[in-house]
Amino acid sequence: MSKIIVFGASGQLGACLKVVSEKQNISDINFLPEEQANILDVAGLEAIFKSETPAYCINCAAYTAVDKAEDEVDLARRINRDGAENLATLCKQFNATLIHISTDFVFEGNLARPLTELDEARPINVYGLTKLEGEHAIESILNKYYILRTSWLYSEFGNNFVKTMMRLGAEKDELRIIADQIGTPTYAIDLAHYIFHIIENDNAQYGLYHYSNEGVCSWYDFAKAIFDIADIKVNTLPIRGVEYVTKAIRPGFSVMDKSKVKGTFGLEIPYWRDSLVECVGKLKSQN
Ligand SMILES: NC(=O)C1=CN([C@@H]2O[C@H](COP(=O)(O)OP(=O)(O)OC[C@H]3O[C@@H](n4cnc5c(N)ncnc54)[C@H](OP(=O)(O)O)[C@@H]3O)[C@@H](O)[C@H]2O)C=CC1
Ligand SMILES: Cc1cn([C@H]2C[C@H](O)[C@@H](COP(=O)(O)OP(=O)(O)O[C@H]3O[C@@H](C)C(=O)[C@@H](O)[C@H]3O)O2)c(=O)[nH]c1=O
Repeated sequence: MSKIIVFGASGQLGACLKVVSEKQNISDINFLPEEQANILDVAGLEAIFKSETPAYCINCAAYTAVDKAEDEVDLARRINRDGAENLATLCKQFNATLIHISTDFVFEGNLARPLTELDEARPINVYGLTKLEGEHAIESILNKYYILRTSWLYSEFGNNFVKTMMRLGAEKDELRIIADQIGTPTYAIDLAHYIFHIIENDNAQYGLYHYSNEGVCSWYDFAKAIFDIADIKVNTLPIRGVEYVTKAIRPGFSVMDKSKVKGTFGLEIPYWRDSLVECVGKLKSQN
């Protein structure tokens, strides 16, 4: 495999890419955490591109605090839009391919059918808006890019819904979980596998792709499955989104249609519950 640089390497997806690259014996890859590569530091990035001359850049760096973004618009925009723009500019200059990760939260969520790459993105929160602006920046600068929109990422690394539920489920007697926000959980290890699969099978079909695990559920279904698999006994109540007040509004329906990614790159995508069993097993074995 040709030389790859991973930006934002100490986040959840960065950690999963590391695990998978080690398993697959991918050696020509450099993982750069924020302290070594700040995607807002153009001069620093340029020096990295000059010395590394990567064939691929994977951008895992992002501002992902959905509620906090409502109050930190400028910071979210700098990281999610300007950071993506900086990497696209340098990829163009150094003839590298950019693999960038975006989100189902670019959608408003008012269509009750799986969303394709051609469906209009109309974000309803600051995080989604700044991620969409990042997509647009890349598309306007670069030809050689793969933007992968994914959803509801979780893994044994970083902060995510599965780890939150396992913690709260052990602490509380009762949890109230939103049942009218529908999407698809995605095991970040599966996404990491898919990213390397795309690089290995790069056929220059650049553009925007939707990738999540297979299947559909609500946050309530997801929480119930976590408690079931982890054998955690907690009373779980389904509630409506309006009953759970958060700073940011979340889309009601953000299931993504994966026909394009499957048609272009093949590789079977695991069903969300099967991957959840794998992740919960790993989390339980850590305790
Ligand atoms: N998590 C999810 O549920 C989903 C995530 N995504 C997208 O997937 C991608 C990966 O997400 P995930 O791994 O979960 O996110 P994380 O928040 O776990 O990781 C993001 C990483 O980016 C780093 N970072 C922030 N600012 C900069 C910067 N200026 N330069 C370099 N690095 C920086 C963060 O460092 P620090 O922690 O120090 O700030 C963090 O390590 C993101 O693009 C996200 O938008 C899409 C759908 C769902
Ligand atoms: C803790 C908790 C959350 N919830 C709800 C709130 C929210 O609608 C949903 C998920 O909450 P979280 O804050 O864990 O997840 P959130 O940060 O909204 O997750 C999103 O993150 C960004 C980065 C993405 O790109 C999205 O794809 C998506 O994964 O669960 C409950 O209903 N009950 C609870 O006890």
